[in-house]
Amino acid sequence: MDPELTGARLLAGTIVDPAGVIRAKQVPIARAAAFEEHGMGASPSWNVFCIDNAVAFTPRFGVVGDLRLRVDLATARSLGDGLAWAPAEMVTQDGEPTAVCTRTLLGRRVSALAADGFTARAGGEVEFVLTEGDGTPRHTPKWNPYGLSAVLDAEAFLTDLAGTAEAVGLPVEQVHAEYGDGQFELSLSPTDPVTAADNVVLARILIGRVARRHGLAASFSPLPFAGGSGNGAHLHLSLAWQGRPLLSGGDGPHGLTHDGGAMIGGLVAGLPEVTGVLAGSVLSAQRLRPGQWAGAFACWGLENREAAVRLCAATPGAAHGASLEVKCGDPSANPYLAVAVLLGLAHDGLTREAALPPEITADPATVAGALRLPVSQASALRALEESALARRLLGEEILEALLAVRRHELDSYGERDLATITELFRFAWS
Ligand SMILES: NC(=O)CC[C@H](N)C(=O)O
Repeated sequence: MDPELTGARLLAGTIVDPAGVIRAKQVPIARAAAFEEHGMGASPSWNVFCIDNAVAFTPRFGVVGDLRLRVDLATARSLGDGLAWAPAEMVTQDGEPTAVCTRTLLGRRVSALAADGFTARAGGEVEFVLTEGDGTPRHTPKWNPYGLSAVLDAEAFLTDLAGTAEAVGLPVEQVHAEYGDGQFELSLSPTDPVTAADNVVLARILIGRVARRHGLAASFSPLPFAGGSGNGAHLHLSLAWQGRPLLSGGDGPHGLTHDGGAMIGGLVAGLPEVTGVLAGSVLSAQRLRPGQWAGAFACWGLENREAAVRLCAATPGAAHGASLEVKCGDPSANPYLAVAVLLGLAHDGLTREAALPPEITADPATVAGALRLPVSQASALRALEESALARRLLGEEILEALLAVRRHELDSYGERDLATITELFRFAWS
């Protein structure tokens, strides 16, 4: 038995589905080796489960057929109290990779970058709103953003979370109180892209687990309460070519290299086409608005918190120097897909030597001609469906599943009032 699994009794192997929901199969720990060797069965319809538990069947994803969820025990770890966790991949019954597995897709993107000499690093920011266990707002009379009072109010939860993260090896860089009542953000250290997405999943599991232990609940909805603050899922990205950072040490603006400019050019040009991947849920457009630090404009700028792409100066010890914070995504996105499409856009910019777009040095809402990302779920999905680039980056299978589940949300709930849908889906991604 792997020493990491000592004391564990049940092993959960997780995937994230195209709707952004973490799904799992569990085995008693004695069957961990079988979970790795043969995997556990899962219907192809796992890819078209919707946030309201409907199934958006498509020609490819129906009731017939079987896939296997397979874990890599080298990544498994005990979470304490008898539960262990490992990220899973979806393979065929013969153990071959599948085009619908989002973790596999991300691994392939990392390999494609490596084949051109690039290494990537990524790190997620995880925002959530803490509620009472029954989902009602917490009584937090003294809430203020970055306020210590908010931290003291949730101190037992936060210290328990920090201890659990440390014990489990989740690299937390910092935690702070955010703008919304009950809202916190936890930022994760940069690492290789697949581990970065795994870490986002693990962070959500730990946050949910510690919250339950304290009689609370954590919402990862893009908009937990109508009129409240949205939850973002910002991602920090950096690339190096043959060990040399793209975003630092160059002779372009702010030390960007020529390739760093092309990376930004690829991202800024492509974001409108992949907003349906990064922020495509029925609640996402309600968060992705100006004035929310949500990155609602397709532009970039040094430390510009309203731009979808914020160039962040290097912090001491950062392996790749400066990084890009892509702000427009939210927690309804599958983190493997989110990282994969962003690296895909960066790679596309590098391949076609995209020009660095003009920098936006003010709030883009005040800049004439600044381009908003799609302002509705319908327009985000239309742009995604029409994008040849998105089709190439995601593949037909994932695109079909993603559009099916999001169109179900749009058709079933797109006309409903915000108070109703925020309540209905407050814990859909928890
Ligand atoms: N401090 C912040 O960056 C806030 C982010 C914001 N909550 C979002 O939805 O993206």
